Amino acid sequence: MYRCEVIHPQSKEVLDSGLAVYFKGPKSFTGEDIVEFHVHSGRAILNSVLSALSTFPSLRLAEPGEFTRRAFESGRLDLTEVEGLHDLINADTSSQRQAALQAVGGVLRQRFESLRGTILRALSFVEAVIDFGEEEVEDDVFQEARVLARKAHTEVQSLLADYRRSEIVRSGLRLAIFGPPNAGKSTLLNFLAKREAAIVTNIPGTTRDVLEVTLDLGGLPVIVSDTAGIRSTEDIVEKIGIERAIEAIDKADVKLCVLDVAELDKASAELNSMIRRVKPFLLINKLDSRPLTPSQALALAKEQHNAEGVWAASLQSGVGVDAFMAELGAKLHDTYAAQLEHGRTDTPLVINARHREHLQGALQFLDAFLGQGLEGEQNGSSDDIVFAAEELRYAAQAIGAITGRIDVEDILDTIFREFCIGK
Ligand SMILES: Nc1nc2c(ncn2[C@@H]2O[C@H](COP(=O)(O)OP(=O)(O)OP(=O)(O)O)[C@@H](O)[C@H]2O)c(=O)[nH]1
Ligand SMILES: [K+]
Ligand SMILES: [Mg+2]
Repeated sequence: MYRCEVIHPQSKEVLDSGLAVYFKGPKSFTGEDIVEFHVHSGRAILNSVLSALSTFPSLRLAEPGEFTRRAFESGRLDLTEVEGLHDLINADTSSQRQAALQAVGGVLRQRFESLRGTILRALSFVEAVIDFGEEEVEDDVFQEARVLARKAHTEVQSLLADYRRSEIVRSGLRLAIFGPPNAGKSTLLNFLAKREAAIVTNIPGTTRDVLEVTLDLGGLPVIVSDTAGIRSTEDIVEKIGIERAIEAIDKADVKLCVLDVAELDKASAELNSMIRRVKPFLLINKLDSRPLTPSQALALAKEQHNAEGVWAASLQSGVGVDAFMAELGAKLHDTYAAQLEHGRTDTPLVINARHREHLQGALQFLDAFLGQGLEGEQNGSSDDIVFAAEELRYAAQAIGAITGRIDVEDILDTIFREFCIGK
C-alpha cells in the first residue's frame, strides 16, 4: 500500500491525496493483478479521478457485477459465494449478515462439493462395472454405489429441510395479528411499523385484505400481517377476508390475538375455537376504556383464555405498551432460535430458491437410481446399469449447477483414474 498523490496524467494536476494498493494475482479478489485507489469521497474527487483514468486507452468502467463475475470465472468464488456476497451487501439485520458471511466463507460450497463428490464416487463404481464388466469388479460394487447414493439422498433431504430455516433468516419470521373486529389490530400494526400502514376506523370490519409489512423487531426481520377481524358474517367480501386471515394465521410462526378488554367474554364461537386451536399470545387492548389495572385485566383474560403469553395495554394511552414490546421481542427471539435450531446446533445455511430447485432435481434422480433395483449385478441387465449411471450423472450435474461447477466429466476422470480395479 502506497501513500501517494493522484495526479492527472496529462494536465499533471493533483486530484487528491490518498492510498494506492497493489494486489498481485492470483491472490486478489478476481485472481488478476489489481490496483485499488483509496481516495476521499465526494463527487468532484471521484469524477476527476475516474475521468483521469479514462484517458488511458486500455481502461474503461467496470460493468455491474464485473469484478465478481471475473472472480467467479477465475475460480476464486463459486456461485454460492457470489450469492453470499450479494446477500451480505444487502443484509438488513445482523442475523442476515451472519448467515451471508458463512456463504461468503465457502461453507455452502464445501457442503455442496462434498455432496457432489459422494454422488460422483457412486457413479465411478457404476461406471467401473460398465467399463470393466461384472466379472472384473468386486461383488459388492453395486452395494457400495447404493450406500453412497443413499448417503447423498439423506444429505439432500437435510439440505432441503434447511430451506425453511434459511427462509426465516432471509425474509424473517411471520407474525400474524388477528382477533375480533375493532380490537385494535390495525392500530397495533401501525404502532409496530411507526407509520399509517393500515386504515384504522371505529367501524368493525375495516380491514379485509391481509396487509403485510416487513419490520426489524429487536434485530430480527419479521413479516407482520394484519388481518380481517374474525366473526360470522354474511358479507361476501368480509367472508373472503376472514378466509385469508385464517390462511395467514396458519402460515405464521408467531400468532398474536388482540382482544378488547371490554369484550373479553363476547368473542364469537369462530374466534374462540381459533384461539383454542392455535394457542396465540394475547394482547388485551383498550385498557384506558375500563377502570382496571393491568394485572386485573390479565387475571380477567386468563379466566377466559388459557394462553402462554398475555399482556394488557392501551395502544391509545400507551399504558403497558413498553412491557408488551419488550416481552414480545423476547418471545420472537425464542421462536427464532427454536426455528433455526430445529433440534440442531449448527448455524443455519442459507439455501435459496435456486439451490432448492436443483436439490429437488437431484433428489428425483437419486430416487430413480435407488429405485432401479440393482441390488446385485445379477438383478440388472447391462442396459439397466447404463440407465442407472445416467441418473447419477444427472444428480451430480444438478448439484454442480448450484456451485457453478458442471464439468462432471473431468472430475469423473480423476476419480476414475484413482479407482483401483486391479488392472
Ligand atoms: N379507547 C381505545 N381505542 C382504541 C385503542 N386502540 C385502538 N382503538 C380504536 O379502536 C378502533 C378500531 O381500531 P382498529 O385498529 O381499526 O381495529 P381492528 O382490530 O383493526 O378492526 P378491524 O380491521 O375492523 O377488524 C379505532 O377507532 C381505534 O382508534 C385503545 O387502546 N383504546
Ligand atoms: K376497525
Ligand atoms: Mg383492522
